[in-house]
Amino acid sequence: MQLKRIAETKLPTLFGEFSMIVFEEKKGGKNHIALVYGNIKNRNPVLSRIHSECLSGDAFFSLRCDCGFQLQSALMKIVKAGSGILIYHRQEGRNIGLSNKVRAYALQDLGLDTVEANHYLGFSEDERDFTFCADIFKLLDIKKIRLLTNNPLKVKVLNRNGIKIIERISLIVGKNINNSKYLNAKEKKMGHIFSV
Ligand SMILES: Nc1nc2c(ncn2[C@@H]2O[C@H](COP(=O)(O)OP(=O)(O)OP(=O)(O)O)[C@@H](O)[C@H]2O)c(=O)[nH]1
Ligand SMILES: [Zn+2]
Repeated sequence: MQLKRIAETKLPTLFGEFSMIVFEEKKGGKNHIALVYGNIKNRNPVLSRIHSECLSGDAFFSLRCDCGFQLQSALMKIVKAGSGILIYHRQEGRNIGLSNKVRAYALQDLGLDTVEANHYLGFSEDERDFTFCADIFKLLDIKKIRLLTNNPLKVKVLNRNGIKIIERISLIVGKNINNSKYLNAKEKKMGHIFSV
């Protein structure tokens, strides 16, 4: 177990009242968050979303990606379902960090795609480690989930790490003229599924 549960509070939001639970990496001390809605113990498999941190999309309403739209949509779907979990996975920019993501954006403005830009900066296309998310589910005593995602890698890594994905549910929102090239590259090069 790479994480420990360290703090918890009620979090009323525009969409409903969640419990906000903070987890800390035992090595390095980085935080990840779970927003839990309703009674997750009574509902197995639990409707879940793993949202990777995206400051520009989550806080600044960026149209360069679909993150802000997905965050809002996932919270609304969880509330509508009556219970669920959103993990806020603090690995900004597919885990290259904010400054490098901004550099990658600048490279994309020069013609590289999102994968080429990561490679140009010396990173793999996706540096994220979803095993932290598997640990959060385990600490919440959840073993089976329905996962909102278009990314088959998340399904694979969680299944391999003891969390059974009973169903993958597409989360296709926020396509626009600014992110169409980015979303196309994710589909063609990273295997994301944009058909329901
Ligand atoms: N390195 C890099 N990271 C990006 C870029 N655009 C968005 N991100 C980051 O990508 C992460 C979101 O990943 P996505 O690929 O959109 O989606 P996903 O979480 O893999 O898959 P879904 O579950 O289908 O949303 C966030 O951490 C964003 O900060 C980019 O051009 N370069
Ligand atoms: Zn984003």
